[in-house]
Amino acid sequence: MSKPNVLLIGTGGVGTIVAYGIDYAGKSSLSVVVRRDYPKVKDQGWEINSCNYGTIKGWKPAAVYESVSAAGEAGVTYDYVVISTKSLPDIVKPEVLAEPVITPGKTVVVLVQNGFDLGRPFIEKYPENVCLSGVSHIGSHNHNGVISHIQTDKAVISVFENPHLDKDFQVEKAKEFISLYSNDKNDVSYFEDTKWYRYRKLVYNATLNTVCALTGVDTGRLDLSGTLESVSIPAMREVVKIAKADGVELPEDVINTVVHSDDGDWFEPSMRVDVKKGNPIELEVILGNLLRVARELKVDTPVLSLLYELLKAVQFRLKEGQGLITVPEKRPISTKYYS
Ligand SMILES: NC(=O)C1=CN([C@@H]2O[C@H](COP(=O)(O)OP(=O)(O)OC[C@H]3O[C@@H](n4cnc5c(N)ncnc54)[C@H](OP(=O)(O)O)[C@@H]3O)[C@@H](O)[C@H]2O)C=CC1
Ligand SMILES: CC(C)(CO)C(=O)C(=O)O
Repeated sequence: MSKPNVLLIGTGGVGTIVAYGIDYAGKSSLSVVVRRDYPKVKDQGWEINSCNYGTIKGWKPAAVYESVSAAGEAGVTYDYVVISTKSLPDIVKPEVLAEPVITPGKTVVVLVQNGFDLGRPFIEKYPENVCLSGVSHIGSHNHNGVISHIQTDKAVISVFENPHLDKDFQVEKAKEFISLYSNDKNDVSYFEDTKWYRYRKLVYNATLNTVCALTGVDTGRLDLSGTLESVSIPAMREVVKIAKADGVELPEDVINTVVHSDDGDWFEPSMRVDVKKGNPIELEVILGNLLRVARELKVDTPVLSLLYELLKAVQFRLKEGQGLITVPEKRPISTKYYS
């Protein structure tokens, strides 16, 4: 029997380790889309320093494409498309990016990305396809084509429930994907309640990624400076409150567990790394979507809202730095009246 075709888009810190894990498991035929690092990877493969897999030099899967459209033109029907780019719908909508490689009614999409409510736009655009949620607890970054993987590859897979499809079929696809990705070095599991798990993850991402991105420190220094306690922890309480209003009860000790999850590491969350590299941040999927729900449910979020507004200015600067926004040479005069 032929192996299922898996295509992974977004070979950064997370995607490269996910791709390596899938290739190492050896149960699928793996292709990847590599953007900036394509010339290097095509010739020499990756250099990976991994807490799970050791030091690897020169690894690459059988098929490496320089764009999603090139992968779409390769004449392959993909059974699974794993998306592990940053989720930046304010720049490129992931569901549009993946269009050339999605076969309606066939391809299962797996979103290994942080954020909230990521499945909805995919199910709207691809109502006949299964869409899976992949929450990764890895710590892994790409520095000039070298992958530094320092926290074990633990991933939790669940279903972004598609009301047009049979639930059991969607769960079956989630379990099949887990079997393609699991190996003796990583920890990949199934979790039933997607919304619960995404809220649980936001307790970290909405409060530590954001504050580290704004302040320029890692989570250890955030703790030592006192800002963890004065800003991030009140923000965590707001996430717990929004979840509760949305019918999701997080465990009593969730804040304590999240705070201690990096104990012993001077850990830089991915949004902090993005700012350092001058890359746009996942502001809309991590805070924007969450605050939209808070507004709908009339939950007061003074800390998260302030973080969002401050990060909007950071995002503006990052987009301008990448040429995604241009401002006129002469500052326009505003006639708005403030009191
Ligand atoms: N890093 C971490 O430790 C963790 C990250 N996450 C989440 O995982 C997801 C991935 O994060 P991370 O690996 O850090 O991200 P990176 O920024 O390291 O990597 C993203 C990759 O996607 C590629 N990419 C972006 N757009 C395209 C495109 N149009 N076509 C092809 N490739 C593209 C980028 O290419 P290029 O190099 O050209 O920009 C880059 O290689 C995010 O949602 C993040 O929040 C979750 C847990 C931990
Ligand atoms: C906290 C972490 C590393 C996942 O465990 C993450 O989600 C991030 O850095 O964005």
